[in-house]
Amino acid sequence: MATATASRLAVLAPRQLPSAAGRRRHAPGPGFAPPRPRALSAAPRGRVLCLAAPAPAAASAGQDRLQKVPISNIRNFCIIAHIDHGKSTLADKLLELTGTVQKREMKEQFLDNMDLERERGITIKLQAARMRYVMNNEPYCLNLIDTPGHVDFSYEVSRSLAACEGALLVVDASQGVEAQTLANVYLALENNLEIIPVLNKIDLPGADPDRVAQEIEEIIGLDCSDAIRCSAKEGIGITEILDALVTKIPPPKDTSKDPLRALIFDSYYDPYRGVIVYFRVIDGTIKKGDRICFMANGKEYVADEIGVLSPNQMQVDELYAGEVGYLSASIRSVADARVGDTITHYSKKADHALPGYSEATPMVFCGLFPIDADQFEELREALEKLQLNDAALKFEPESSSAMGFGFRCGFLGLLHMEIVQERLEREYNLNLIITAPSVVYRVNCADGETVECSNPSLLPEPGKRRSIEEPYVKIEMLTPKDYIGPIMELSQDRRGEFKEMNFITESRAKVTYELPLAEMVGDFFDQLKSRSKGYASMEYSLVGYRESPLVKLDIQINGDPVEALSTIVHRDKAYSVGRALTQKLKELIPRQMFRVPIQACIGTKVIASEALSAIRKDVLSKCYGGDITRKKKLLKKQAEGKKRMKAIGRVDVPQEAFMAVLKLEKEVL
Ligand SMILES: Nc1nc2c(ncn2[C@@H]2O[C@H](COP(=O)(O)OP(=O)(O)OP(=O)(O)O)[C@@H](O)[C@H]2O)c(=O)[nH]1
Repeated sequence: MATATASRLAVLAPRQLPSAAGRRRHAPGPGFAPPRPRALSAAPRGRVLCLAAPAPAAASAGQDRLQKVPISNIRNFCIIAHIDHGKSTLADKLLELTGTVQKREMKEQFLDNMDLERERGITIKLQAARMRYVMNNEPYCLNLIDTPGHVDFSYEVSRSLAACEGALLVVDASQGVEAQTLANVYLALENNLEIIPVLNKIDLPGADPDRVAQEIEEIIGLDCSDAIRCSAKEGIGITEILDALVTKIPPPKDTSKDPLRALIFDSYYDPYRGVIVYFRVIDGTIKKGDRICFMANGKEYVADEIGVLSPNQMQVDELYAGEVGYLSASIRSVADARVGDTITHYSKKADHALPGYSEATPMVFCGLFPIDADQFEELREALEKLQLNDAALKFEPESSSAMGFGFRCGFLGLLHMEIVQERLEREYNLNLIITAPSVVYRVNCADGETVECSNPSLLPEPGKRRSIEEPYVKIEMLTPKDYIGPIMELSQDRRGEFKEMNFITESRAKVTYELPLAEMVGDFFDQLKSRSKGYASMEYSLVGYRESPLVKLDIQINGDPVEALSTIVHRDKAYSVGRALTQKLKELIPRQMFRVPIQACIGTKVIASEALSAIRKDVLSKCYGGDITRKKKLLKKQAEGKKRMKAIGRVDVPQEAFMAVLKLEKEVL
């Protein structure tokens, strides 16, 4: 049985990154006709699961899973792992082996059912599945709650962990413990979960499960003497995992007599039914038709439909303490049923909400502008639709002389940003210009006021501000010892403050730095990977705001300021960034018929300057030989034409130029 040393817990402060995933989910995959409910028989109160008859099509597969199971036979668990260590593949195999999803219905990575996720091979949202497993002739109900695998969504991970009693800790037996393994395992320990170590990918020639088991014992302090060796891909060790879930994870406590408290661990917007809320009943009982209330925002609804996830939705009459299910109550936006919130009864409210709720706070902002100005309204509609399903997405209109009308949007992190952008372009057919992402600065103004600024072009004038604070993150990097040097160099270059370094094994170290979030937004992760030949991994959490000597760097193209290219940089880096940025823009902006100066300025002072030379037509080509005065006249006419063009000419700045600020980091450093 897994145990943890108390000292390990102290190593990581509770995650402060207030992140929550946008719930983006498609309707249940093909092969899953929505279940038609029939007469639902109420289960006796107390220690049993409810009963329901599913639609005939789903009946054979579903009925078993809806059978009565005493609470002592329920196990709620999740899978935690570093990215790519095989969490989704293992989840698929568990679903397959328990007959929850028939093999013919099985698409690879069933739980990752969003196209984008499938393409990128990453999990960005949660989903749950109820499985039936018979061990020693005793039927068990295993509720798997899937967790997202990216740091942007760590708040969601923590909420899904809070809905479980145990976790499978999946570690790639060829790679060993990575930064995210650690971060997730500490989150699980904070939630008092029973942890079952699983060494995956033993089929790989490079797998060394013994070494990795030892590594887990040394680094995390988990007893790995009976760690399960498995290959999710080949289906090896899956039965052992199912047995361990039953024998090692404790059943939920029977508190069905208490006032209702159910923890929301996911929600998504269904255009026909409104928001579907996924929850775990912690205390009490919830019935179809109950008047419920969300404790964080006090809003009340009637639960029109409740059910279980198998993994398609199947209606039931009642859900008891310990169970996992869904409800729909004509809720209009996921923002009203936020992950982490507590559901209670309107007439018999619980005294306290469940702990751990936090609002989604966007960390990264960028401007989104339609290339075609006519698409502005379409962009607004698309953002509104996405927001229905993504409580963390924030946006407000923004206009700029260079870019026209668009929106300033806030995201949890870079992955969240990329996903939203990609969905806008793919699903809504919008052509967008996206400005470089910025973090949220806090400006202490001379008049004593503090304003938050997520748009560099809106930074108060130097005379009006006393100081600027920027968000800092603690970043923990795990790396083989050979790459410690390059990684420290990278962190130092990004204004990192060294905190500590521990050798977690003989050959691997954990290096901790604190650095400005703005230095991490951009290519930090890519750089970390390239400098460590792909071996290092990282994890970060917000540590708060700190004052820094920052200045606003403006860009003028052809004498016009382009607000969307303004950035906030550290004073010491301003000159090198300005120089590199003007050079980069010179490469990226196409030459015009007239000369275009590109300048970087701080206030009114120009600190770097480049110029695009004009495309010149050889107006003298036809004057073969000929009179000098005629040639002069032609050249003069050409010069006048160019002057006029320059005055009225508009320089179209291509999309790459707006991302130039990010790309030039490497050249500046
Ligand atoms: N050889 C081998 N490959 C595996 C095994 N399990 C998973 N993989 C492969 O590892 C890759 C990552 O697996 P996923 O299941 O997507 O990993 P994940 O942890 O869910 O990743 P995220 O969703 O990004 O968190 C895929 O290419 C899988 O096919 C295994 O047991 N053996």
